[in-house]
Amino acid sequence: MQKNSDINIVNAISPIGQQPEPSEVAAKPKIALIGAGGTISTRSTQGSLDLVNYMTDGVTMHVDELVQALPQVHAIADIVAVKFRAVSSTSIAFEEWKALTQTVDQIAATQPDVDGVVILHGTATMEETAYMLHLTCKVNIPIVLVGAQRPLSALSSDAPLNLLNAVRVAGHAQTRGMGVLVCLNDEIHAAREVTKASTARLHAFRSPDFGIIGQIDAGEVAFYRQPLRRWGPNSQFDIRDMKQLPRVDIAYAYAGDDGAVIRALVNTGAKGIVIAAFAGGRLSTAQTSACREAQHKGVVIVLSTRAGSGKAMIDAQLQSMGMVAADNLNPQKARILLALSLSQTNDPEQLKHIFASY
Ligand SMILES: NC(=O)CC[C@H](N)C(=O)O
Repeated sequence: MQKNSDINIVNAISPIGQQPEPSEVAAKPKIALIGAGGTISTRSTQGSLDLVNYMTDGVTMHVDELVQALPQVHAIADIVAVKFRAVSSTSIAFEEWKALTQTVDQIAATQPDVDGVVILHGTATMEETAYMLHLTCKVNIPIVLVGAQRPLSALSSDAPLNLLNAVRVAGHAQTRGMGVLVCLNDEIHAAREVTKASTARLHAFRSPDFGIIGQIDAGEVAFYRQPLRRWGPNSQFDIRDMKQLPRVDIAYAYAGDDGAVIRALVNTGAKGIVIAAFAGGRLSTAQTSACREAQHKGVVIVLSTRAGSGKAMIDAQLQSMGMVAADNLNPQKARILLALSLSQTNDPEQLKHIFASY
């Protein structure tokens, strides 16, 4: 896909069709839509049965085009379309996270009447972007990430209703105070817990252990619980002026693991390694030795698990080595929290406190 590096706030798009009554206008929230690419922003050139090739051969739609294709959204909100970078989320990294944070800041500063922000994003790394923004965005307005499993050009695309629902959630009064949210398939997930757990099902996004925090049925948004851990305005992390994050990699444990991946990552220059350890937070003897070598070279080791849910528990031996548990963060989210933390400290006690707080 083409990369468009312009960050450009486009004028509010006028509603198509009949103008609503003034009283309706006053009641409608104003929502900024930031187009960051992914399936939701891509159209196939191979017809309605293409569910795979569109990411390489397809046409990127900017957010204003998408809104033109979804006039129903104007009954729900006044839309401000914001051009960002249309990329596959497999290419999203620190540079995009920083630019997204700055873009959200810019919207909040220049358009104080904007009630919420929706970010259109690929699903592959949506959970990582959501958690990064959750930990670092300082604005008080809701931020909702939305994607799709099937492009707008496909049969039974989930793109239109997902987008409509995300706008509903971003404009809903109760959404303030929930942190960054992810909204697909009529469900609302908290950024800290959500993960993509299926390749192609519409019900791909899940929040293991705790479940969704809300849902949208027949256009009605309903919340049932609220995240408690530290985030956003109350967080110690801020990437707006950072040049880069300390390098943190992930080592996935497997039967017969001889520690080679951990050693290779140390040689690559990792400052921290998150291990997707065996369930419960366990390592092979050879991995433990490789971790000890890594720690002698100053590399911080955080244990998450490959189990898909539950807390990583660290036994006394690994604790005495100064390893830090990722709590119940999955490896890719633990990587984000560790990278942010390492920009401030590599003290195991402080890191333990951070992993217990965020
Ligand atoms: N459904 C999707 O958005 C996944 C495909 C896409 N490559 C992405 O993550 O950006």
